[in-house]
This record gives sequence, structure tokens and C-alpha cells, in this order.
Amino acid sequence: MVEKGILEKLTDFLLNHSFVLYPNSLRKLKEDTYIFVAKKDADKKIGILTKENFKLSSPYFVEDKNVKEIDFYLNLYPLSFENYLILKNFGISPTPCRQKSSFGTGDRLGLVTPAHIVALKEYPVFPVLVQQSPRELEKTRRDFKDALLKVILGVLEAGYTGEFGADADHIKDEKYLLRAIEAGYTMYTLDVSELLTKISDISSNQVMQISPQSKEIIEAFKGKKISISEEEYTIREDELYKSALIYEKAMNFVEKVYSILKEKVKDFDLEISIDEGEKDTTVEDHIFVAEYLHKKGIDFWSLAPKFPGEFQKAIDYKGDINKFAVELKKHYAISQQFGGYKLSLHSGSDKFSIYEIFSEVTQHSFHIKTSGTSWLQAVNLIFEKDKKLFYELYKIALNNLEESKKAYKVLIDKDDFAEEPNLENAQILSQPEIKQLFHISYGVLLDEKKEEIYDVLDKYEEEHYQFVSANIKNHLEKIFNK
Ligand SMILES: O=C(O)[C@@H](O)[C@@H](O)[C@H](O)C(=O)CO
Repeated sequence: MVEKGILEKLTDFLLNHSFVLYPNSLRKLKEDTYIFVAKKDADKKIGILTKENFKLSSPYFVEDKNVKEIDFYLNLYPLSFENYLILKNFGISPTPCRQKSSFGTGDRLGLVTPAHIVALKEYPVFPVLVQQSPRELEKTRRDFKDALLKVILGVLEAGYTGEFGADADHIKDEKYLLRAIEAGYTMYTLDVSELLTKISDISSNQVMQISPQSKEIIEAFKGKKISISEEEYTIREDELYKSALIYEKAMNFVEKVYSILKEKVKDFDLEISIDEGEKDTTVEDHIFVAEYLHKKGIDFWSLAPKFPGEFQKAIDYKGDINKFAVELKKHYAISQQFGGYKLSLHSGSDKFSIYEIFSEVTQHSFHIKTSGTSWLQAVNLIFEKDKKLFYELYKIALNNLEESKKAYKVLIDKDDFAEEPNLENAQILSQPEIKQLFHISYGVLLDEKKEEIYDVLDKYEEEHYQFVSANIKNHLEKIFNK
């Protein structure tokens, strides 16, 4: 607990230098040294208040200021990677997850971690506050380090002292893997979707080309019975063969990545994502992947299967919920019988109709990823505060729809949209197609209107935080059935 006197004097001192203190941020770093976050215009800095000679790099004041009334020296610093590495020594850094339930919140703009924390800290869930895919990095012109630093700044601003994770999401190649490792991420989501052999490419003579290890798995499991929700399921040999043909190449990639991670990272969570493949994951696919990896000594933390139905970005689940539940139960049963790893739900934003069933069936042993849903709150705020900017964003998004669609699987076309948005309609952003339009258009919108977007979000920071935390709370309420 920080003394009230220090807080008051620090607030006054900073105001005299045109900085506003985030009061929750003030915390003890070590004996006689405090850290805090303060903002001048839109520029956030970390501050150090110390009686010792404790310094970071690139100080704002040429010489440390003496805050006489409390007898501390003060300076302000940018949260550069260099400075972050010093703070890491005080435990301000991501960690692997040790909890049953976990929830990822991507922050494409690098602004809303304090809002994510407000929502997440009320639930029994490990927050993966950094969740960043290369696809998003390319579109937002950021890098893994920047995404991490913005979250660290948010963690400090909120005064959050709990644990949190950093997910290098949708890793498909070594280049991005190495960059995420260098930045110190703690979770690695390997997306093998592009490495899966297409069913249409499989000809009958390829059946002979599977590896000895795949053959062993088929021999060991063909005809074997496993129990799924009190029923017996007999594992099919022909399906296992098919799984081997589809997944073997992808498994080689996982093996390679795993050896790099083992060599370079002390402790990490590994997620295997097969959810963006062309077909739903079968029982045999799941068993093949889990068994293959375990036989290679690859210990993974979670697996994202492709469930039946549509998991399109920004909108609710589309499909037969009963069928989803049936398949989910199968995958959960396998996950428990083959190592006890978590099931992960990708494109987890706004899937309100299946959260309850997902958390119930998995007995809360899950990971859920969200990202675009928080960016959409920024768009909501812009609609409320600056109709002119919203109008411009709408036009840009619509004119670039075909380009934006290249990176995301959504079923919207230009014809679904009016040329002119109805700015009088307060519900415009509840319309599924408009949500999808904005969800996938963040890249081009930031390219063309970054400054304007950030200006509005800075001016109405508190409301922006409220929008974001209320939205994530809505997700969590459903997930935890509260
Ligand atoms: O947009 C992205 O690249 C990522 O945020 C998502 O695909 C992420 O994996 C996700 O599923 C968030 O809902």
C-alpha cells in the first residue's frame, strides 16, 4: 500500500509539469523505489520515484527532480524494450499459465490492457493479455516487442500485480517464431492449417507413403474402443490413415518448432491449432495428432480443433449447436484420455450462444481467444463521438473490402452494404455484416486514418476503457454462467 502523502505530492508535482498520474499505477518496486505511469497529451511514460540511484534509459528530465516534500528523486522514461528488460527483474513480465481456464485478449491498437484487466480480474481465469498474430502485426505495422510493451504499460497503468501470459498467435513460420522468442513471449500457438495435405490431393497410392511412426499409431489404435460421454467409440483404421496423410507434414513443422522452443525458451505454453483447416477435426484426426506429438516427446498445453459450424470473425456461432456439443464432447474426452491438455476456442469473439456449453463440457479446462471484439469497441466509440470520422472509416472499409477479405474468412460482399451508412441508426454497429466489415478492415483504416482514430480514443480514453471492459465482461458472464 502506497502512503497517501506520496500519492498526493506526486500528483501535484506531475501536474506542475503537465503530466497526469494514473493513481492506481503507483506501486512499490523495491525498498525506497516506486514506479508509476503518467500521461502528457497522448504520451504515456513510466515514472520512477526513488531515494536511491535507480535509473532507466532516456530520461525525460535532464536531471532527476527532487520532490522535496517527500524527499524522493523522480524521473520519467519511455517504456522502451531496454527499460522493460530492467523491469523484468522485478517480475513485471509475462509467465506461462498454471490455471485451468485462460482467456486471451488481443489489443490491436495497443491501448486497452487496463480495460481488459478490469474485466478479467473478476473471474477465475488466467489472462493472456498479450495475444498477437503476425497477420495483425503486418496490418497494424507493429512488431512483437511493441505489442508486448503496450500491454506492459497497461499492466503498470492498472496497477495489476497478478500473472498474465503473452501469446505469439498463429505462428506459421520460423521467422515470426524467432521474433516472438526474442521478445520473450510465453505462449506459442502453432497454426499448421496451411501445412495440412488437402483431401483432394490424396490419391490411393499415397496411402503407402506414411512414416513408420504413423503406421505404429494406426496399428496401435485401429479398432480400439474409447469411451466418449458414456458411449463407446471404435476408432476406424481408414480414418486414421486419412489423418496420417493429412497431418504428417504439419507434425514435422511442430517437431521442428518444438526443438527450437526447447532450446531457446525455459518455460512456455504450446498450443497446436488445426482449426483453420478445410475440414472438421474427426476423432481419428485428434487422436493421431495428440499421439504423434506425444510419441515425439512434444508436450503441448492446448489444442484448437476445427469444430462443426462457422466460426466467423465478429459474429456469433453459426451452425447446429447440438452437433457442436456432440463433437465438443468427443474432443474433450480425447483431450482428457490423451494427456489432459486444454481445448482452445479460436475466433472466440462474440460466440455468445456456445460459451456456456463450451465451458460446461470442458469443465472449465479451456482457452478462449478474442481480439477483434475489442477493436470493434473503438469503432463503437468513434461512431458515438465523431460521426464524420466514422463516415470516412465506413467508406474506406467498403472500398477496400475485397483486399481486407484476403486475410479473413467472412461471408460478406459489397452488395450487402448501403453506399451511404445510416448515421442516425444507433444500432448500426450491431448489424452482423457491419461488425464483420470493421472487424477485418483495421489494417486499411489504420493506414489511412491512424492519427484521427488515436486522437478520438485518447480524448475519450475513459469511455473507451468502459466500452471494452463491459464487452469482455459480457463474454465472461456467459462463459462462467453468472
Ligand atoms: O485476427 C487475428 O489474426 C487473430 O487475432 C485471431 O485470428 C485470433 O487468433 C482469434 O481467434 C481471436 O478471436
